[in-house]
Amino acid sequence: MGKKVVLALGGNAILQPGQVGNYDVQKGNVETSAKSIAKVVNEGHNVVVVHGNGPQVGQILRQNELSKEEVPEQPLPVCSAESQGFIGYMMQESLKNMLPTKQVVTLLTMTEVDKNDEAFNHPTKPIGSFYSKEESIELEKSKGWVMGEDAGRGYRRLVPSPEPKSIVEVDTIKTLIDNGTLVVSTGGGGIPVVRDKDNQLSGVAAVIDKDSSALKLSEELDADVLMILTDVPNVYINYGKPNQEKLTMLSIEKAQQYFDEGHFSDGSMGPKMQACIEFAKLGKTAIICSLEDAAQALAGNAGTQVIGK
Ligand SMILES: Nc1ncnc2c1ncn2[C@@H]1O[C@H](COP(=O)(O)OP(=O)(O)O)[C@@H](O)[C@H]1O
Ligand SMILES: NC(=O)OP(=O)(O)O
Repeated sequence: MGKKVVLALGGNAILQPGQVGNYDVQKGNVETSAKSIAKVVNEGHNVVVVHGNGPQVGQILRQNELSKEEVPEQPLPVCSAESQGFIGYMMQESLKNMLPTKQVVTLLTMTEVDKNDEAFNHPTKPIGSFYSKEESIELEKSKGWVMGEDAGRGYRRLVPSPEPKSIVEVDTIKTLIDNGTLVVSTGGGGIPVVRDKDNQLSGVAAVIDKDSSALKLSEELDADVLMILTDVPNVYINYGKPNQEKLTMLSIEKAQQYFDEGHFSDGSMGPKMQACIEFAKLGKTAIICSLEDAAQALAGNAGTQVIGK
């Protein structure tokens, strides 16, 4: 029987560190990702694709800044919406070409956050290009950007990343997948919006972590599986050390123990494992695997699975 699967795609699926980001490169990466997604769909599963947008939203913001003498700059939530359209279009075109009989749509999605979320005072989410330490110090001085190191890969601009409270368009997503549509949604974690006392929504300057939003969406959709695709085939303990050990099946308790022991780095594997543990607490299965292994992992034959029952 087909499962309802929320499939979160890592940044590498669209743009890898070191790649500049011209359209052909990004489209090529998206085509590779779409092949794996199409395999899962062809196995009969109902799929919702969530993707990251860190590199793209940062570049859109920078484009705005560079051309502001001629064309007015747009705020960050608008840049997030643009990144959803940009990446969604690439996904939608690739997936439609591979699955011509399937309805494929990209849904512009807003994610509600709390305007009092502490994260607004402590930017942690890396976006845009990578810089050297010297460049990053200069950018902090000249532009007032908050900069930080990103998982040992260089320095990037940091923006606030509040926790997702709810996915505003979840009912529409439900209707679409119940009708067999392949949906690309909640891109870049969703456009962050806050609700005022009169129930009105408005965009805020932040970028939500897509793994956290994928978890929220999985909960709200009552998905069977949360699947996080990244650039490693498994999660490991003692990662990168001589005594590195591959993890295949984990109980919630074991996953939490390894988490508490610090085996999963902040800002990379940490939030992914956290999302998996939370999802497994619902009595379901969450998977982390490489892009290529998606279909196999769903059949229980690859990746790292956190089992909730
Ligand atoms: N314990 C671990 N097991 C596997 N990978 C880990 C671990 N800790 C950190 N990582 C790193 O996490 C990276 C994936 O996270 P990230 O780069 O944020 O992915 P994405 O951009 O795909 O969301 C891997 O490339 C790996 O370097
Ligand atoms: N929004 C988000 O989490 O993007 P990345 O996965 O590209 O960092």
